[in-house]
Amino acid sequence: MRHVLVTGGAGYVGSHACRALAKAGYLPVALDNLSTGHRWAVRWGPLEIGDVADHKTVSAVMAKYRPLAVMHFAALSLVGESASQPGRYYDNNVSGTLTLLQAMRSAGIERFIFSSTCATYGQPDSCPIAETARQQPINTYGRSKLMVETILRDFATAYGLHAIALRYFNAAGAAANDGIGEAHPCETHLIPLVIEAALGRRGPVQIFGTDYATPDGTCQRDYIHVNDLADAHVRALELSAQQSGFQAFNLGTGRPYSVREIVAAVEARAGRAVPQQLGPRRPGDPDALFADPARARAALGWQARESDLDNIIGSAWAWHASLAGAVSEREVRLAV
Ligand SMILES: NC(=O)c1ccc[n+]([C@@H]2O[C@H](COP(=O)([O-])OP(=O)(O)OC[C@H]3O[C@@H](n4cnc5c(N)ncnc54)[C@H](O)[C@@H]3O)[C@@H](O)[C@H]2O)c1
Ligand SMILES: O=c1ccn([C@@H]2O[C@H](COP(=O)(O)OP(=O)(O)O[C@H]3O[C@H](CO)[C@@H](O)[C@H](O)[C@H]3O)[C@@H](O)[C@H]2O)c(=O)[nH]1
Repeated sequence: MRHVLVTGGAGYVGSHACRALAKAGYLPVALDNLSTGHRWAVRWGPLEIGDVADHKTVSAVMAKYRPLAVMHFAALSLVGESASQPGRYYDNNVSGTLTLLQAMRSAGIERFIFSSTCATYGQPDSCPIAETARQQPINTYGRSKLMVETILRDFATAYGLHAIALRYFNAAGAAANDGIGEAHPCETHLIPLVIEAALGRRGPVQIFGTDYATPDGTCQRDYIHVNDLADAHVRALELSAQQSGFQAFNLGTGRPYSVREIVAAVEARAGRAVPQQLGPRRPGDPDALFADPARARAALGWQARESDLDNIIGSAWAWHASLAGAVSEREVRLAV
């Protein structure tokens, strides 16, 4: 059996990657400390509970399954929290990844696919953003991810690591029919917050800023369906078998939507108005961020197929509507 070790496999993007790996004939082995992930999200292979920063556990899991590659999703990823707890973020996201990479070297595993982010670009000079754009992150979370990219470049040069960094733009949507979707214990992302407001499970959604330099004054982002991200991971896994060195790819559609357009799309799906409040800007939010995905198309043969806005909102709506109530571990487990 072709095992792939999936760190963070009990989380949002990692669980969708496990689903895609299984469909492509691999056996995903999830390694997760369940800090923000869920047992119920691990449906396509075994779950090993442990921390990527624990060399002994990671080595034992690698010896047990002898995976042909590692997909590394495990991370802390709340931008605001990263500012107040930098030690925890660098420890988990940078030291933890270094431990994982050292364990891979000892086990003779050469292929590594990394969850990076467009937050490594910071405030871009212009959009769409190509991979060659200057990387100057403006928060601790983005810096932790860029540090890992730097480590990967050095490991590729010195040790022959086959490393691919996938820089996601805004992950969204769900595979609701297969019982998985976005279930962050502390939700900060726009689309789930708007949907939960529409379902009456939260108070009004806050619109962070209406004076941006965009057509309707609210921020524009590039929303990419999580199944499209998962598909890109399987393609990157296959490319990593053929090519050594470090490579990075943007994963986005290239088509931005504003906050107001997202709220309108949820209202259209819900058939009712979403309670909302206009508020001040959230610190650190650039006006617009969207990808130039040409390199991923050329090298991976990848393009977004499920990221039409109606499909993103429809699948996320189906997922949230299927939950019994607010997203807590217990309620979600009872509902799916
Ligand atoms: N969601 C997005 O929009 C987005 C955008 C860009 C990049 N990313 C990156 O994608 C990855 C997945 O994000 P997500 O939204 O699925 O987050 P998530 O919180 O749902 O998943 C992360 C998973 O990793 C686990 N984990 C964290 N630290 C761990 C550790 N030290 N050892 C073992 N397990 C650990 C958590 O329990 C969780 O299951 C992250 O690396 C994130 O930075 C996400
Ligand atoms: O209650 C809310 C939440 C968000 N927004 C706005 O909605 C947009 C999207 O915000 P959010 O869903 O929080 O995503 P981003 O801040 O764009 O960041 C996400 O996407 C990045 C990649 O783009 C990842 O690196 C981060 O982990 C992930 O949080 C931004 O303009 C926010 O200002 C609101 O107006 N109200």
